[in-house]
Amino acid sequence: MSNTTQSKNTCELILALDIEEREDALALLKKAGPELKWAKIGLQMFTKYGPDYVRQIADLGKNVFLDLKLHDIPNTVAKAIESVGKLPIQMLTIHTCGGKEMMEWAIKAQQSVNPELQLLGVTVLTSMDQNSLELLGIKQSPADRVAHLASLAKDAGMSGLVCSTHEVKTIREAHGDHFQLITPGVRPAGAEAGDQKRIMTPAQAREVGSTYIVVGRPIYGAENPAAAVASIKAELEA
Ligand SMILES: O=C(O)c1cc(=O)[nH]c(=O)n1[C@@H]1O[C@H](COP(=O)(O)O)[C@@H](O)[C@H]1O
Repeated sequence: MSNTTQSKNTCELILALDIEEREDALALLKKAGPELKWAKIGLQMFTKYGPDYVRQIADLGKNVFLDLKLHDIPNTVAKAIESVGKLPIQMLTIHTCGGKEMMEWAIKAQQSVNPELQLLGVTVLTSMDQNSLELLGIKQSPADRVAHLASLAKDAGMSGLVCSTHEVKTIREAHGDHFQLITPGVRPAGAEAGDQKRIMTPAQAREVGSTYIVVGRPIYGAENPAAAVASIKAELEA
């Protein structure tokens, strides 16, 4: 058995800050305390508050995952990475379905601007299932599609992926520890799934071999978000 499937993988929590107001997000991060090491800034807050907000979160001592899911022609993606790569961020997303050439240009830009930055290739969104793929004219199952995109990403030189917890085992079997695997679509037992379709609990995510889990609504929508963070961290460390 590969060591990636043992129950004692380390798996870290990333809090998705998909929150309307910057002040509320900052207050939440302060309440969550130093045991929360990672915050994800996505399209909602980046389009509203921009680069200064990224610096503000980094100044709080958090590692920043900037989730822009870049997907365009290779030159445009590379130029965007040269621009945001100068920010104090540790992770940045691009879409693997932008293709091999786009990923290669993205890596080249990342290497030139910020060699420490972890580029992550988004595979099949966790809000999608077999039916969503069929509507796009894609005949593969989500698992086969993710496996295909993972191999393409590896060929392009990528070392990090965003996928659902359901595909982690297959990716680990095919590629060992090559990829950092970041898995959204994680729900503590009893929490609302919302628009997420391929989900697991934090403990299950760690067990299958996720490197990081991304959790948003079950934390910032909780009555006591700091307690929700503590409870998910405890589940990951049990
Ligand atoms: O790239 C991502 O982070 C991402 C990829 C994916 O396939 N699914 C997905 O939900 N996400 C992000 O993960 C977060 C999940 O938030 P919650 O569903 O509220 O826990 C959101 O910020 C999404 O943008």
